[in-house]
Amino acid sequence: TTIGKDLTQRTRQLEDYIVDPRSFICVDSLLDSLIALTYDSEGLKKTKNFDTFFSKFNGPTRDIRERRINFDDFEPIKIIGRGAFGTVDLVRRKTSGQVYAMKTLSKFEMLKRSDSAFFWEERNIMAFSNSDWIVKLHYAFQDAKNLYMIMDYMPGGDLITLLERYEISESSARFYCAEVVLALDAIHNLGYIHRDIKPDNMLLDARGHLKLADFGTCVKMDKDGLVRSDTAVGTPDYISPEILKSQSTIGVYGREVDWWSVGVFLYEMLLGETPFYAESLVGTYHKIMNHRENLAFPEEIPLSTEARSLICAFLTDRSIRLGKNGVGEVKAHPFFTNHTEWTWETIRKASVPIVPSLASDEDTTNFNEIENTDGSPEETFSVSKTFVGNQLSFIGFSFSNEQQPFLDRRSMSTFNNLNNS
Ligand SMILES: CN(C)[C@H]1CCc2nc(NC(=O)c3cccc([C@H]4CCCN4C(=O)Nc4cccc(C#N)c4)c3)sc2C1
Repeated sequence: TTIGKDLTQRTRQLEDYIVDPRSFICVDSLLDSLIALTYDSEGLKKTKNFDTFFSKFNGPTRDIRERRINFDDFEPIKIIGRGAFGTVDLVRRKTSGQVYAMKTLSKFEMLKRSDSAFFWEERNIMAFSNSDWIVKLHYAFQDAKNLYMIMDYMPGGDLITLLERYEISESSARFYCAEVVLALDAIHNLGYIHRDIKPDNMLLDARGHLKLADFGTCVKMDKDGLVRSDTAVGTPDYISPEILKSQSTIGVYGREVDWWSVGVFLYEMLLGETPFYAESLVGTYHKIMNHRENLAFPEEIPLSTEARSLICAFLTDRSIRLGKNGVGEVKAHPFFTNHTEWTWETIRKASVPIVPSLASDEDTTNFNEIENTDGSPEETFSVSKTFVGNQLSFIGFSFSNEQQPFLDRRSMSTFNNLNNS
């Protein structure tokens, strides 16, 4: 507590919070708050309190918006992906010429479906993981309508597109599966379960090495490594039986749900389709719930005993699923140990199965074409008569890893104090 602490120390503690990018009262969060208030009070000019606030702060917050990194700093080049609440576009930063992937999430869609909390894990994992296996977040910013994430562009494209275009040999499958195992271990070591591991979320950089992207379904494990959740997440084909069950009851599960999805991914790479594919959603659910009877291997496709053994070790009941006792037992499986091309420590420097062919830094040929929406007019917030606080859920989202200016000035001041002391 601050009892008895003198004001200088209390001010120093406050400064520490304000310059820490992980703190909810960091500079970016405080600036978000003022801007959110001006957005939310814009429609309330009839009410004196809001009118006074708006007329006082609209100018200053416009100055803030213009000086922070924002949408106009980037030139859109091409849409490269689409998700439930928005798109990902290849963009180029005007000042540096550097290309990035920019994800746009619609605030209106999120508020309409009261689904405006999932993006925090994605933002924090990509901003702070500092891992080669995870797509890096360079900036996050927002305006009245959208959230924006400026991330690494991955010109090698996603593995779904790669699987559509190439036959995958067992040694190539071993390489990609191994890189997924290491990427997943990085996520688990950060304390998260991914819950939607699938080739759509596996992207290749310019050298052909893998990174995970799209962390909207990630959830923090509790102290005993478990998650209690009733929301069924994930894509049917890759979803584990225990998550399916959690739809009806409050499910309790651990990181082993992700190892199940790795089994589905490995099966798909080697056998050309997912193991529990069915025409209908409910058909797939049924096959997954009865996976003991439904897991089959087409006779005509050659498959090594090690590959088959690893797939069966993942696509089994969670109580005996490989990976339950940690990533070590996955790495030690014969499918990974009987070869010489790479070691677990050197794989990210090893040669890759497919080197992406890139004509320029804005080459998007390794992504499938995305049809533009029919230009359906974007729905927007109705101007409300009362303060509904639409913007409150998004305060603290903005992030810039160039927080330095504030830090430097502060540490410089400390430095000067030291000098004068
Ligand atoms: C139901 N609730 C609880 C939530 C569960 C989780 C969740 N995730 C969402 N997510 C989205 O709405 C969304 C928007 C754009 C792209 C993408 C992905 C899917 C297609 C590609 N993509 C993606 O993130 N690509 C990406 C990412 C990073 C770098 C590069 C590159 N190069 C590309 C997802 S909406 C939503 C609802």
